[in-house]
Formats: sequence, structure tokens, C-alpha cells
Amino acid sequence: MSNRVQANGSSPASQADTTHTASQRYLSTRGDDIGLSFEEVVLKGLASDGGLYIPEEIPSASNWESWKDLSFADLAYEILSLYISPTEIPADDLKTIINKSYSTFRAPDITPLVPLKDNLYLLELFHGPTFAFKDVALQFLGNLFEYFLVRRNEGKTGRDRYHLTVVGATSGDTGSAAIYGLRGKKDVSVFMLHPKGRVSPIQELQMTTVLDKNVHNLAVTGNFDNCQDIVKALFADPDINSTLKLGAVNSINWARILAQIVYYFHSYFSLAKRSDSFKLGDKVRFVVPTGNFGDILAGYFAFRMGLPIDRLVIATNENDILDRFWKTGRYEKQPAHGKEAEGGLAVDGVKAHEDGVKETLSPAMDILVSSNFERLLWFLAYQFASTAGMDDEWNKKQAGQEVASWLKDLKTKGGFGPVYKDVLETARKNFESERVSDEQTLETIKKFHRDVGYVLDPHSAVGVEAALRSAARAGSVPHIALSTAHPAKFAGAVDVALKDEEGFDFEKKVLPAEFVGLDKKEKRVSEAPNDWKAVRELVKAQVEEELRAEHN
Ligand SMILES: Cc1ncc(COP(=O)(O)O)c(C=O)c1O
Ligand SMILES: N[C@@H](CCOP(=O)(O)O)C(=O)O
Repeated sequence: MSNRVQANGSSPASQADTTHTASQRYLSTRGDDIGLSFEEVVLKGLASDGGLYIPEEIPSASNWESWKDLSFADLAYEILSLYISPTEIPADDLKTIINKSYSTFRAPDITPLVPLKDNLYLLELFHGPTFAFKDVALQFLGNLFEYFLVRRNEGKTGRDRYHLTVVGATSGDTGSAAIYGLRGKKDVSVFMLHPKGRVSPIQELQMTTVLDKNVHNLAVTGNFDNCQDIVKALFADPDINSTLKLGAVNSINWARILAQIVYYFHSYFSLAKRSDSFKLGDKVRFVVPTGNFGDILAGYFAFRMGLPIDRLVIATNENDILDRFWKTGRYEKQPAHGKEAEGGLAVDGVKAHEDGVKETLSPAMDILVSSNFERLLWFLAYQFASTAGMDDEWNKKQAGQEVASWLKDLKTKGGFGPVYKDVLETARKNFESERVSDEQTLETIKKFHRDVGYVLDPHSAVGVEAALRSAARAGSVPHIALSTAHPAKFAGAVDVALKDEEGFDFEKKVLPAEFVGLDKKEKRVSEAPNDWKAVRELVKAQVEEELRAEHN
């Protein structure tokens, strides 16, 4: 059985609510919403104060070693049920949702672990329907939405039915994974905003060739951060919220983070099974190609639940706001000395954009601001507040106020910090960071193709290069680098790296059958300006049209 620790890792608090334990109740990182249920936070996505939802406590999985032989789905049930009360989703229903979600994966092991070289392993997260790590969470979230909607709509007809309007921002992968998780589902419309011309050709085709009536692709004139800002503005707008029920598929939605915790445990157990020298209880380092900080945040939860993680290593590309934070304690959209002259070696030769975003070979991480970093900031602020010797309610309130003030500075001044020394030191205890250039990304793809015949996608290559650097510091601690996408999704970068390599044949070695002929299929996409009010009107009009067609 698991027992509970408070968010700062101290001893258990008395549980006032007997139906939902504290890890099954949620609060906002900016302090206004408290005591929400799992269903409320999944359907709302973003808190009304603009903050992100987190559990009031992180459960301690004191029995984690007993999970070592469980299948991925059974392990997922054990972990997820610590965060979801059976009074909200009965155990059998939760098991059914989980089993359905992972039945669509091509690998029996769901997220296989493969050895790359001594003490360095690759966690392949791309065996779901869209060949990206997002499928692990978005197959689950799609089925979860469906479960809640069927339950809410029982016995209801026409306009009385609860209709969810999902709006999401994507730099390429979340879009197709969300679309595949939600296509054709009843009572849901999906609007995915991507930066026009800034996603890879395959990613664009994966999204725009889905013609289900409830799927709408919007190509926005701008960058990924503009898309993310539009989504957040829609969530904050009373007008659209009074007419439509908005839902989130980005990692601002807590269910995304929750589902991703599972593969940290699963890969740890896989490592223990395949290595004679590694035993349960030994420490491991995870290295995570990072943009919005969702994937690595799931690792932080795994660590706080008790998984023996030595460090979580953040691997950024040249869009390096996180790497700069870990080095300086300042979180700023632009480095203090102004925009750097040096740009990426992007395939088409484009370097730094006017807006400060660099167009790199790992475009899914071309991002100025990482939305989930706010969740980590809350835990750091909470731990800091807890040293003042006040009660837990005060600590939580302080953390919310601190986060709200940092985020206000980010919005109005473009950054905040340096944060308190203790806050930065705590962050450094659990995380390290590395910045990997395009040139190093290409070298890493080449090296692993030559040395072990493995073709890395550019995001995974950023992680592997960071893992090599971390391994040089960490002695004998094994490293698991997360492979976040299949290389065929980023054919341009793979081609730049490997076109001159002897025996390399993209079509034979890399291209999956599922991608062949995608470019011949019919496509549906609308263009949208970088203007949240214009997007709002577009969304309202298209939902109305869908509802009219469905109910008349
Ligand atoms: C292929 C790939 N790698 C890495 C990332 C970064 O993950 P996160 O945004 O969770 O940090 C993304 C996008 O989210 C991605 O699509
Ligand atoms: N890299 C992402 C950007 C959105 O991130 P999310 O994890 O918050 O959905 C993408 O591929 O769309």
C-alpha cells in the first residue's frame, strides 16, 4: 500500500476528505482554485486564474518495487489510481480506459528500452499511432474525455448534451497525437493551431489529412508561442467560455503529465531486467529532450513518488530558456545580452527569427516559454516557503503568490529572476541541463548510425548528446535517454545528417509504411491570423456549424 507525503516531501498530513485523498484533489499553481476533482481539472484544462493544476500532494509509492513485473497497462493502473479516486472512476472502468489506450500501440512492450552503448539506453516512446511520445498520453486523454462525456450526456439529447471544444497549440507532434486520440469521437470538436510553415512536412500531413468532421486544423501566421498564447487567451476569455466548454490537450492538461509518469517506472524496471549489474534501488539518470517541460516534469513526479532517480537531465536545442535558467537563475525569453547572433543550421538555411525563436533541426522544441515549468516553480516555491515554519495552508498560499508574481513579470517584462538562491539550489539538486546545437545534433545522428546502425530523430539526438555529456560527469550511473519521435517524422534533418553515409537508404531503413502516400491524400486546413479574437470567432462559427449539422 502506498502512504502519502506532503508536496514538500515531509510527513503525512491528516486527511480531512475520506473519498478523495490529497493526491486526488487538485489546486492551481497561482492559488485561486483549490480542492478540485480529477474530472474537473481534466475537463477544465487550465485554471480560472491562468494557473496550471497540480495535485495537492504527491503520493509516495512505497510499494513501487512490487510493480516490477507488471505489464505497461497494469503498471499504469497502479500509478494512475494513486491520483484518481475510485469514487470518480471505478477501478474496472479505469482499467478499461487504460487497456483501450495502449491496445493501439505497435510494440508489445508499449515503450521498449533499447541499449545504445555501455550504460546508455534509449527509451523508444514512438510506437503509438502517430509515431511520437505524445501518443502515450493522448490516447489515454482521448478515451478519458470520451468516458466523462458519455457519463455526463446519459439521457440527454440535442443542445442539452455537454459538447467539449478542444483547442490546442502544436509545433507538430501534439497536433497529430491529439487528432488521432479524438477523431470521430462524439460530443467533441478539436481545433489544433500550428505555426504555418514551421512544422515538418510529415507532421503537417499527419494532421491535415484527417478529414473527420470534428477535426479542424488552423495554420497560424506566427510561431508556436503565438499559438500557445492564443490558446491561453481563449481559456481566459469569458465570452467563449460562456458559449463553449473549452478543453485542453496540451500538457497544460494534468492528465497528459500523469500518463507520462508511467514510462519512467516501466523503463526503470526494463533496465533492471536487462542489466546484471543494475538492481532495484540503484540510481539512474533520465535525459529528456525538452521544450514545454511536460515530459521531464512527469519524471520529476516519478522521482518524488520514490523512483531512484539520480538526476533528470534537461536537453534543450538552441532555444535554451531552460538551460539559461539552470545556469543563471533567470527565466527570460531573451538572454540578458540581447538576441544571439548565432543561429541554427536549419535545413532551409533559416536562422533566428525576428521573434527570437530559432528555427532548428528539432522544431518540436522551437519554443520561447515552457508552459509546464510553472508547475515545477510551484513545487520549488512551496519547498522554500516550508522552511519558514508556518502551517501547510500558508505554505501553499505563499507558493501560489510567488508563482503568480513570477508569471506576471514574465508576461509584462519578458522574464523574472534571479530567483532566491535556495530555490535555484533545490532545482539544481534534482536537475541538470544541457544545450545542444544543430551541428552537435547532426554529429550525434551520424555517430550513432556509424557506430551502432541506429537512426536517431533530431530531438532524440539532442537527448543522446546531452546523455553523453552527463555520463562523463556521473561515473557508473546508467543513463536512459528518451527517444521522443520516430526519425521519419523529421526526414529533412535525418537526410542532412546521413545522406552521404555509405549504405544509408531512407526509404528502406527509416520510412514506415504508414507514411507512404500521405502526400497524395486529400487535406483540410484553414489559415488564421495571429490574433486570438479572430481565432475565437472562427472557432465559435465552426462549432455552431458542426452542432447544427449534428442536431438538425
Ligand atoms: C519530438 C518531440 N521531442 C521533444 C518534445 C519536448 O517535449 P516537452 O514539450 O514535453 O518538453 C516535443 C514536444 O513537446 C516533441 O514533439
Ligand atoms: N512540442 C509540442 C509543443 C506542444 O507541447 P505540449 O506537450 O504542451 O502539447 C508539439 O509537438 O506540439
